[in-house]
This record gives sequence, C-alpha cells and structure tokens, in this order.
Amino acid sequence: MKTEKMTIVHHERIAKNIYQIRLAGALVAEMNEPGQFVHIKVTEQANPLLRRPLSLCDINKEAGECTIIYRAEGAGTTLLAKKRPGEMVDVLGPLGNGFPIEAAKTGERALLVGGGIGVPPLYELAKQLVKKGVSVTVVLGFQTKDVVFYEQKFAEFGETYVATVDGSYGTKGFVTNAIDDRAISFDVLYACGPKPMLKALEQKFPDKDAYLSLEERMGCGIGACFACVCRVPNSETAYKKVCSDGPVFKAGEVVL
Ligand SMILES: Cc1cc2nc3c(=O)[nH]c(=O)nc-3n(C[C@H](O)[C@H](O)[C@H](O)COP(=O)(O)OP(=O)(O)OC[C@H]3O[C@@H](n4cnc5c(N)ncnc54)[C@H](O)[C@@H]3O)c2cc1C
Ligand code: FES
Repeated sequence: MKTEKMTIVHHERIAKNIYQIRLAGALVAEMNEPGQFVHIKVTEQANPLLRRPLSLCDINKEAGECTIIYRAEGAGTTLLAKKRPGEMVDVLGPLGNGFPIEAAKTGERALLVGGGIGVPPLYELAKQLVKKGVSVTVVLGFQTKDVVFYEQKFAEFGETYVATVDGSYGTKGFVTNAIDDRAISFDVLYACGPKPMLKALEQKFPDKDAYLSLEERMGCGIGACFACVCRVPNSETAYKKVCSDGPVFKAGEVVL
C-alpha cells in the first residue's frame, strides 16, 4: 500500500452527478484485483480531512492508467468533480481484498449484479472473468434513467440488463425483479451495492457461491480506526473490518 500524487488525464460527467476520472501514475502497477479500492484525498486543504474510498473500475497497466467512476454528492466528491485534467490527486492504495476471480472456473457462468455506485468495480471484474473464459451476465440497478451509466460498456462482455426503481428505463423495480424476469441461471454470483440489495441477493440465492462487496462508511481505510466494522453471524463480539478484511466478503461471512 502506497500513496502517490496521480495525474488526472481525463475527467468527464457521464450521467447526472456521475463522473468518470482517469488517473495516471506508478501506483497502477500495484493494482490487480477487481473490487479493490483507492482512498483519495480530494483537496490539499485541511477540510475535508478524510479521504474518500472509491473502487477501481478499470485498470490499464499498459497505459499506466486507472479509471474510477463516482457520484458527486457530499462535500468531498463535489470538490473532486471540480478538478481538471493536468491536476494531481493524492491517492492511497490499492486497498482491501477484491472479488475472487478463481471462484468462477473457465466455462462457467457468473452473474454480476451492481446497484448505483456499486456498479463501477464490476467492470474490471467482468473484463478479467471474460479474459479467463467465464461467461458473464450483468444486471445493473439504478434509481432512474438519468443516472444509468456503462450499460453499453458491460454489453461488450455479456448480456446486460438494467432495472430502475421508478421504471423510467429497463425493468421497473430492483435488480431482483430483472433477474426474475429473465430467469437468469449462473454458477457464481458477484455483487456490489447498498446493503438492502446485497441482503436481498443473499436471501434469494442461499445455496449459491456468492461474493458481496460492501460500501461501508470509512475513516482511515487501512484497518486502524474501526469506523467500518460489521458484525459476524452468531457472535456478539466478533467483527470484521470492511476496509481491510473486505470490502468483498463471501455471502454469510458478515451480517448485512
Ligand atoms: C470500498 C468502497 C468503495 C466505494 N466505491 C465507490 C465508487 O466506486 N464510486 C462511488 O461513487 N462511491 C463509492 N463508494 C462510496 C463513496 O466512498 C462515498 O459515496 C463517498 O465517500 C462519499 O463522500 P462525499 O464527499 O460525497 O460525502 P460526505 O457526506 O462529505 O462524506 C462524509 C464522510 O462519510 C464517508 N462516506 C459517506 N458516504 C459513504 C459511503 N456510501 N461509503 C463510504 N464512505 C462514505 C466519506 O468517505 C467521508 O469520510 C465506495 C465506498 C467504499 C467503502
Ligand atoms: S476505515 Fe478505519 S478501520 Fe476501516
């Protein structure tokens, strides 16, 4: 784990309040696992003090660049959205344990399910699975049509379906509605998104090999502050840290 001032080589808005940023630097050589994240200091000023955890969406080792997609919402991400190509950002990472590619064997089918800002890490995951010879089906859930992104990019890897809560695009409802509509079958499930979505998937597929990435609120990002702990089933005292034990957990490993 290292820090580096990485250079912004590209920065654009790709949907309502959703930005894609491409960063260049030596740190890219350390980035391997889909589902890992970086911790970004969005300003040189004291405020906001805390870094923001953002997932690796695409790792391009040849170009020495990585892509991150984020929603500009609170103080930190709104500041980040104002940065221009040529400026630098202080990046700590890569952090955490990502999705296990080895869980899906060549010739098997993986179902990738993303909700909102949980969609980005699934892109690098889809890329690496397809490269290994795993077939992928992708289901993406969003609140509304305005915030849908990367549908076409995922479609390059496999069948891709979108659900929106308000029904303005794709299946009306949740990702689980889209899965039911298409009667999708699969061997391994990988998902990232809000806890209610992950819980619904865990309950829907209790017997499947499933890996879930949590987006818990974070402080340090490196296991030192306990801001991100979550409980372990059947214990009052045991816990896991999302930043250093996760963010990806096997289904059932932590209480959602
Ligand atoms: C492992 C991981 C990967 C993530 N990947 C992405 C991604 O690829 N794209 C994306 O848009 N978002 C991602 N998130 C969520 C993102 O970190 C928060 O949306 C962001 O930190 C909010 O910062 P803010 O400045 O907009 O909000 P503020 O309200 O200013 O944030 C205040 C504090 O709360 C923390 N915080 C607030 N919401 C969250 C949240 N949902 N998760 C974690 N910390 C939060 C902030 O980091 C900050 O320390 C990820 C979160 C985690 C834990
Ligand atoms: S964010 Fe500090 S321990 Fe996880």
